[in-house]
Amino acid sequence: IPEQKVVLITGCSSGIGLRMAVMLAKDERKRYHVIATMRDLKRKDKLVQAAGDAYGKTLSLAVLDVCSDESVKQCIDGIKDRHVDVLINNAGIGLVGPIESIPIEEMKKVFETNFFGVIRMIKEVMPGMKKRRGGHIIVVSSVMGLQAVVFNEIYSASKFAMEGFCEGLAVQLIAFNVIVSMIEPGPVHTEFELKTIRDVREKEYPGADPDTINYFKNVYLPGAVNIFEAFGQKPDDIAKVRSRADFKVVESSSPRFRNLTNPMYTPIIALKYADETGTLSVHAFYHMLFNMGPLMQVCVTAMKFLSCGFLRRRTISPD
Ligand SMILES: NC(=O)C1=CN([C@@H]2O[C@H](COP(=O)(O)OP(=O)(O)OC[C@H]3O[C@@H](n4cnc5c(N)ncnc54)[C@H](OP(=O)(O)O)[C@@H]3O)[C@@H](O)[C@H]2O)C=CC1
Ligand SMILES: CC1=C(/C=C/C(C)=C/C=C/C(C)=C/C=O)C(C)(C)CCC1
Repeated sequence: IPEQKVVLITGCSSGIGLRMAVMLAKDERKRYHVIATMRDLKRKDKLVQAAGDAYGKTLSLAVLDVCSDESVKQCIDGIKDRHVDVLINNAGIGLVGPIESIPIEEMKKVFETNFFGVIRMIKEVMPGMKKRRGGHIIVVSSVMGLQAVVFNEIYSASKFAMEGFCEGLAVQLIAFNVIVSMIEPGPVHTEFELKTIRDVREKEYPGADPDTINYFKNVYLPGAVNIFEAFGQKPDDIAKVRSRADFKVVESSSPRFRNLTNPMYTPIIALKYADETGTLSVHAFYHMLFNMGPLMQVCVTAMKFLSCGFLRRRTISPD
């Protein structure tokens, strides 16, 4: 369909990328042709199943590893006229733990994926957009790209780097009618949560001292689990996040540059800009971690209790 927009999304084997691909491919007005990419097509089944009838019609699959120049080039070369209207940079990996026990190579992999991976995509797709005087580049960043979280220093730094890069690019591209916008999720229940919270609990942390390991495992991790339980969103909430004038980020012709998905983070970001020295944020985070962790546990338990009571009441008296 000629007026259909070509949308290319990275990292569609699970989580946010998968839900974005499905949502756009199932658009009622069939406004999008989605090229859902992943580095290993053996992991396509969940997406294909969720896409249902749209698969093979408004959704096609392609292999793409954002860490490989060759793979990125091959994928874009395979697209008719190399024409991409909307590029959604979603692929990303997390990394948590004491830095003493993380090899530099592992840290570089995070930058290679979250930072250079996005730049690799943009370098390949942007020239066409500039030439056509139109396009939209979306980056799934994170609230950790705006405010770092303890023990997530490397991941946060990779997202900060992306934020800085995009601030510059957004200005440059206005003259070419190309939009740059960022999506800034807080915690989201995806495989990311399993990899960065559930799977790290039993890991060993060689090279880190016992106090740091205790601080990571017994103060940070329980706090992070609570934050996910209390404020975690679903990948669909991120795919559907609204920007200006009630349009979704992807469908808006003038989206906001930054789009937070979780209002719980608005005060945390505001705090950062309220005190340009940064001291307030550093101390507030320290206080939240050590003093509010136990309080948060009480709140989460209370919330669970209340919601169970509510559900029970609804089941007994459906009106
Ligand atoms: N979940 C959360 O709490 C939050 C996530 N985010 C961001 O959202 C984005 C999506 O993450 P989410 O859906 O949560 O996590 P998932 O782990 O569920 O999905 C990440 C996706 O990225 C893919 N990926 C990883 N490395 C590469 C690569 N080199 N080339 C291509 N694809 C790759 C994974 O593919 P494979 O299956 O092959 O590993 C997977 O499809 C990330 O950028 C993340 O930083 C931001 C804020 C919060
Ligand atoms: C807010 C907050 C915490 C944790 C936040 C977390 C865990 C956020 C996760 C965000 C994610 C996963 C973003 C992905 O990109 C602490 C340090 C426990 C206590 C202090 C307040």
